[in-house]
Amino acid sequence: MERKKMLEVKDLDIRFELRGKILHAVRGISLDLYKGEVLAIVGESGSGKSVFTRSFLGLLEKNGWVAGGSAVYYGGNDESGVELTAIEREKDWIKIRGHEIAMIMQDPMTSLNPLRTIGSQIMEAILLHQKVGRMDAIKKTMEYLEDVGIEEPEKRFEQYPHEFSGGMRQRVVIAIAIACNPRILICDEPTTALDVTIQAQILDLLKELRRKYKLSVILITHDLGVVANIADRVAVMYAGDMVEIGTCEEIFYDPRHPYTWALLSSLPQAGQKGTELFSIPGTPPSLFASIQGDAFAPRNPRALKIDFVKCPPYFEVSPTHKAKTWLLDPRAPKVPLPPVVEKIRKGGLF
Ligand SMILES: Nc1ncnc2c1ncn2[C@@H]1O[C@H](COP(=O)(O)OP(=O)(O)OP(=O)(O)O)[C@@H](O)[C@H]1O
Repeated sequence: MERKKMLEVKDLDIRFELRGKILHAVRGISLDLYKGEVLAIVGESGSGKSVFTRSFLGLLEKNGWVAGGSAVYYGGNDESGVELTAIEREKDWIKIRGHEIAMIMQDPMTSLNPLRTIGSQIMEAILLHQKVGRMDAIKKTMEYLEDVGIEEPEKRFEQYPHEFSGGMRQRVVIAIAIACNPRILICDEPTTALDVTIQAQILDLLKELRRKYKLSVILITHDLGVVANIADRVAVMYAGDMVEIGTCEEIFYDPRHPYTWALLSSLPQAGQKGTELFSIPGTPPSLFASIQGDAFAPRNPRALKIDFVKCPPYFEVSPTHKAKTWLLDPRAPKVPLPPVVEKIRKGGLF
């Protein structure tokens, strides 16, 4: 069955002006999002994950702009799609933001009003985005609270954000996002501020809501470990570029880009007993300068000569899997897979 495309991004290029200099944050990324899937975007801090996705909501800061490419949203009533990069007026963004594409941030407090009860905040979203009256909105608020796993909704309705724990606040934020009735939910590091058991619960909740509301989810995280149980596909970003994309199985069991190997090797589960946790040596390149060759080459112990000279194209590994590395060129020397991949294949990591 043909999957419905919700978002089609082509060669997206995003820049910022900072003290008279240009920072090239997103360097020509193309990717599609399909109905009902969870697409994880992973990469170190600064790789451009947030900037890339915030551009779908018109939320780039004032010194940033889309310098090229396109992002077409196909989830709305208009079959021919909406070119998001062409939207200029705030009044047009309001039609998209929340209602078509909603976003959940890392810190729930930034999205909640501390002076209003959580019930009234969820209700406000319902009244704004759904054609229902007050009584129905109250009923629906209770349902959403139950949907996100908040017990005793009647009591919780009247409480303020400070009366909730961090995990419960994130559940409220998710309820508000769902109440806007979006087609796409972008979750930007939704569990980073939470402890590990709560993280797992929030991820389970997102999985459940994706099914119930037929949402397409973009999950942004710097932690590949988080995506193993929830993502259908994984895109790996490095220095403003997408270096590899594949199904979750392909990225974990058959990763091809040395940066993906490094990310996998730095998972806490990958550490051997008694050895230090592996951290990727070096730092990402400056995004102010133009990048020659493969941006990861200076940090890649297996880099080839050509990596420092010419940017690799994408090489297709399967119809769903491609990676931007010269190692996939038929002329490249065969390099052994890192031990972490062997370990994952033997079932020793998850
Ligand atoms: N308003 C801005 N002005 C200048 N540079 C910016 C601005 N916003 C983001 N950047 C830069 O764009 C690059 C990408 O940032 P982005 O926040 O998307 O990274 P990220 O991968 O989401 O990292 P993190 O996980 O830390 O949020 C970084 O180098 C960042 O410093």
